[in-house]
Amino acid sequence: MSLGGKVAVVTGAAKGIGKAIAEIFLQNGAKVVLLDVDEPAGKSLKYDLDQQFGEDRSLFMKCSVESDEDIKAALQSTVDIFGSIDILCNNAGILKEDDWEKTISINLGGVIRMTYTALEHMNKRSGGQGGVVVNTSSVAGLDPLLSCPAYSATKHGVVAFTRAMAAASSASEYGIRFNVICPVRVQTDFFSSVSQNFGRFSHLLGALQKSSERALDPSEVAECVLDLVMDEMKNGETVLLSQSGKKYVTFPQNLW
Ligand SMILES: NC(=O)C1=CN([C@@H]2O[C@H](COP(=O)(O)OP(=O)(O)OC[C@H]3O[C@@H](n4cnc5c(N)ncnc54)[C@H](O)[C@@H]3O)[C@@H](O)[C@H]2O)C=CC1
Ligand SMILES: CC/C=C\CC(=O)/C=C/C=C\C=C\C=C\[C@@H](O)[C@@H](O)C/C=C\CCC(=O)O
Repeated sequence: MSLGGKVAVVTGAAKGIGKAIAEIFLQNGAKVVLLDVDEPAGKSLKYDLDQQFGEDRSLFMKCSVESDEDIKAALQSTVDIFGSIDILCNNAGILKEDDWEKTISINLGGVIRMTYTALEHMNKRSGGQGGVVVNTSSVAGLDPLLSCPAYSATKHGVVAFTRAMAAASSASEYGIRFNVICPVRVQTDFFSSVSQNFGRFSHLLGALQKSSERALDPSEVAECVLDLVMDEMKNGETVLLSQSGKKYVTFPQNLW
């Protein structure tokens, strides 16, 4: 898929990995809709992107992935202004073990809410043009981290939801591909403050292995997302992204 003229929606786009995804899409010719709850950071990013790429290439809208109302309004505005939704990156996420219900609501509920509403615009069976969805899970979505059980559960959920949607889309001819990336630690504000967010498991802070390995740069995650968007053969893929590169994860088949 060439990105020229395509329209991408990115959640949690104001900073960190979402910002890097937005930038790489713009560099490759797409129009990008930046969605985030952090309005000052989102507006500031939009200003910077306007200087680099021009005002007509991006939009910022304040949108919480916890709110059906916000999501419906943001996606309708996207279609009204840019004409379509071709790419969706469900990237927004938090880690707050003390507020596990909010962690579930954003990390897993947000992915499901956004996807189902975006499908109303993208699904070929309801008049859309198809496209591709890439979700941000984590290595914790494949191998649970002992210091954050609720976060790990949400990220396992994102992997399962993506794989099931990929299969459902193929079987139902939605014309939409679904893939998921699972990065190890990435150098963002999220990771810098993560040690304060383990709640009742904060005593396990030092128990994780491989702490000496470098954190990834957000741009490395964005490059992986770009590959999954552009390669039309990729559907239902789960990609583990670590310091040694990317690895396509395989799962047991035919268990039921
Ligand atoms: N940084 C890391 O080490 C890793 C992060 N991840 C995942 O990558 C994703 C992005 O993380 P980072 O860029 O590191 O975090 P970040 O904290 O730098 O950026 C996350 C963005 O999401 C936004 N956000 C939070 N709640 C929201 C909501 N309800 N609706 C819309 N936007 C909301 C924030 O305002 C922020 O701009 C998350 O899903 C995270 O779980 C996965 C693996 C490693
Ligand atoms: C613990 C991170 C939780 C979630 C982020 C995520 O989705 C994936 C993280 C992947 C790897 C985590 C590695 C953890 C390494 C250990 O060093 C921890 O003890 C780090 C804890 C806080 C780090 C603060 C910092 O490095 O600045």
